Amino acid sequence: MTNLLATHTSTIKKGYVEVENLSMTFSRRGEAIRVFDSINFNLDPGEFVCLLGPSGCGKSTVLNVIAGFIKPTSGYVFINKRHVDTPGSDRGFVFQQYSLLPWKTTFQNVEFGLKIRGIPKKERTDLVNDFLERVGLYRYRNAFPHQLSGGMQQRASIVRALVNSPSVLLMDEPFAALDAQTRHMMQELLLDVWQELRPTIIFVTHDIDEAVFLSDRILVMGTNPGCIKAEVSVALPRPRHIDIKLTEDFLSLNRQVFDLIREETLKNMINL
Ligand SMILES: Nc1ncnc2c1ncn2[C@@H]1O[C@H](COP(=O)(O)OP(=O)(O)OP(=O)(O)O)[C@@H](O)[C@H]1O
Repeated sequence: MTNLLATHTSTIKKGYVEVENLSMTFSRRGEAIRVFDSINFNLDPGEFVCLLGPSGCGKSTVLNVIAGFIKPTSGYVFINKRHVDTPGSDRGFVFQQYSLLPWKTTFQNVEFGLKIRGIPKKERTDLVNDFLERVGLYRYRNAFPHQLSGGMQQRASIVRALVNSPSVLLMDEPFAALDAQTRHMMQELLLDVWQELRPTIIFVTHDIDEAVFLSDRILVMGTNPGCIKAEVSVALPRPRHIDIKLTEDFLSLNRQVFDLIREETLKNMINL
């Protein structure tokens, strides 16, 4: 790690996340739809937690509430003991859709938040270049998003969020649109960067294999209404390399989570 990134790392205040009694009801064509009810969980500073569950159980909605994009029907979110009810620079967000600004270069996209916060030009240039180098995008700093592959665009989206030193990084199926090979590479890259900077991460995914590979803990969600059905600790050693996916411990955790999800998915299909 370069000195600049090391200094930057030491300034990141890792987020302690508390989610208390969160419930959400949407109105659809005059009918009240209870999406989830009484969701409670905490994340320790620097922890990597995956939110996993069948389609429609409310994973993205929970993440959007933590981001402050929407307000829950009831319940609270606290980050480092501060109540969250609007978006804030203490949280970074990475979406499934590549959300880079198409008219800005890679460099300009990553620089954007720093510029808005009034970070001096020299400081932000050095920082952005360091981050781009770290994820192999320095050569592409002057390219526009349409000139980058999906994996490159997601790398740029991740560093764009991290460069602003968020306490919590919220990731909503960020690798779902990538091919399997690129997805594996991105998972390893994310773990490398997380290991260096250690922001708290909440990562939404459908993919059991991805959740077991990445996280310290998996919160398995149930449906109708959404709830936290089970919590699975992932005590696999770190740093993790893709080969860990072939170990007995990995496969047994995978199976445990698979059984939990299968039950919920079947329940969900019957209720459709
Ligand atoms: N703004 C909204 N208005 C009405 N209903 C909504 C709104 N946002 C989400 N929903 C509904 O809430 C439910 C949960 O949606 P959400 O996207 O959070 O689920 P999810 O678990 O992330 O699903 P997926 O894995 O398919 O992305 C869905 O039935 C969805 O249609």
